[in-house]
Amino acid sequence: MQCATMSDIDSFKTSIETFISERGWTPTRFGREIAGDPLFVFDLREGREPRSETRQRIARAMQVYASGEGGDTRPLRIGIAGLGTVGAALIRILTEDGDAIARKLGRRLVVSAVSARSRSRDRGVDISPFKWFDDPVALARSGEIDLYVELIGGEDGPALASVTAALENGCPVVTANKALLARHGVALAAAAEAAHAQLGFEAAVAGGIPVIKTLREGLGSAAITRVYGIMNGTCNYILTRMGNEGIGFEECLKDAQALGYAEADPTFDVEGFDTAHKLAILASLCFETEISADQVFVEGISRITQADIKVAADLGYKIKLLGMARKVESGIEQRVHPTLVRKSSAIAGVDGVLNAVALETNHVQELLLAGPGAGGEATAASVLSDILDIARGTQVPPLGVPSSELKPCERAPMRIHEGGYYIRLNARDVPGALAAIATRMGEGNISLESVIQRPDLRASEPGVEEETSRTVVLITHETIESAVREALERIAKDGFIVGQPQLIRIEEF
Ligand SMILES: NC(=O)C1=CN([C@@H]2O[C@H](COP(=O)(O)OP(=O)(O)OC[C@H]3O[C@@H](n4cnc5c(N)ncnc54)[C@H](O)[C@@H]3O)[C@@H](O)[C@H]2O)C=CC1
Ligand SMILES: N[C@@H](CC=O)C(=O)O
Repeated sequence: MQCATMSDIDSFKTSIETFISERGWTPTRFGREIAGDPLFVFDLREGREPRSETRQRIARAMQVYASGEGGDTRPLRIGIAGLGTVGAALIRILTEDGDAIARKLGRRLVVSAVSARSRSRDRGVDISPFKWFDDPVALARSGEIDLYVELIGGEDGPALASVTAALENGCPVVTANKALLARHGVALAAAAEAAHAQLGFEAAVAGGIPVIKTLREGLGSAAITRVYGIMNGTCNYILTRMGNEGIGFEECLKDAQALGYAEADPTFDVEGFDTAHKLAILASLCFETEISADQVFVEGISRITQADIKVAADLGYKIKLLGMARKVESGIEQRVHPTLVRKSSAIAGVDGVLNAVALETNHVQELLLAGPGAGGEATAASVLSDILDIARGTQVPPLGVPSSELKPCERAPMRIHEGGYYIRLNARDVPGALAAIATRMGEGNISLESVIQRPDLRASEPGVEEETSRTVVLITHETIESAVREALERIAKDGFIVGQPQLIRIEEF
């Protein structure tokens, strides 16, 4: 450990006295705006020696203030609503990293008020120093904070009311709430612009991956041609464990919930809506269009069985829930569905709770960002990155361009989508069944890359007791979605199959 010499402390004191007298400040003002503690100068005069990191931070804050480069140096008072997985992790990080953050930033981040449903619940963090609000709207409107952080969740209700109240009050907002943004993002961006208040939502898409900042600020004028990726940690965790360990869907989901990955209502995760919310936000930033989550074609992973995962693996594929958006002639194609990807592709290597977002652009070709997509700490780290930007005074339109410039999002119909398909059917074990299936495919001009027959794979699924059929898996060459759907309808009418066919799209990356 290095000890401070008298001359270190003396020169530190002298620099503070000079700073104060040059500006005609009081010691209290210096304490409040530069040191983050109104009594700092008095304590120093009484001989309380600050630690070397504290001296470095204050010296940096004086330098930043004097140069005018950092604008405000007063402590930033933060109000946090929602103290669950993400809120509690944020308080932990702000407490543990407070000095390091202040040194980087030249000002302190101070949690001054909080709101949640229960005041007494044990969250592993001490919330007693913070002012308590039962009502997040009252906290957002209080005028006692410089930044409102919404970590409640839900597309309407207290999340929407409190974020709206904060922005109306000119108070900047940070939120991790993709459901809220997918539905009200354009209106909230407009409200933020009108109030000259920032709206940060880095944590809303792909947890700890800085994809919003990359799109909004990092890529400059590059035009994005396609965005795709794994955007839900819960689904990726479930599919990975089902594949690696042969565990059932329900058990994997329970573990994802226990780890804090899943939404309060996990249907949002497993039915693909959470990915659709995130994709719609990304598509808006990529293509300068309004956020249109209800234009996204959505299929979740709840119908994916061990049989699909095993057959796909035998054929050299993994199943991933992907979100994909691109501009096509008829509008913006936005789709979320389970997808077969080659085991050798980069996206197939993204396992567990990891997410990955690929951006295809005209200038930098393809960029692949990967990292933890869910969980308290990773998400809170993204919330913190927005807080730091706001504390530095960074000004950007929330959706990359002023909200008045966003164009309507025209939906490209899924029936004209072209690609390869994995089709799993349970064909009756009778002569002519396979030939009838092949005929219907031929009639639809669907060319088959491979046909595999297995004993009834459903026999291993819960609820299927007797072996009544044989499993047939067809892999098609590139074909049009409407042709595949029509062929499947005809096959069902022919009466040669039992149960619902399984259809999974294939993507080559
Ligand atoms: N958990 C994760 O990995 C990630 C979560 N998010 C988003 O972050 C937000 C928070 O997620 P979690 O922390 O996981 O949720 P959570 O369910 O663990 O916590 C929600 C918190 O909100 C509080 N709350 C609920 N209703 C309230 C009300 N009326 N007034 C005040 N407080 C209220 C609850 O008491 C709880 O403290 C959600 O929007 C979620 O989608 C985003 C990325 C990752
Ligand atoms: N439930 C979400 C949380 C992060 O957005 C997920 O699993 O990805």
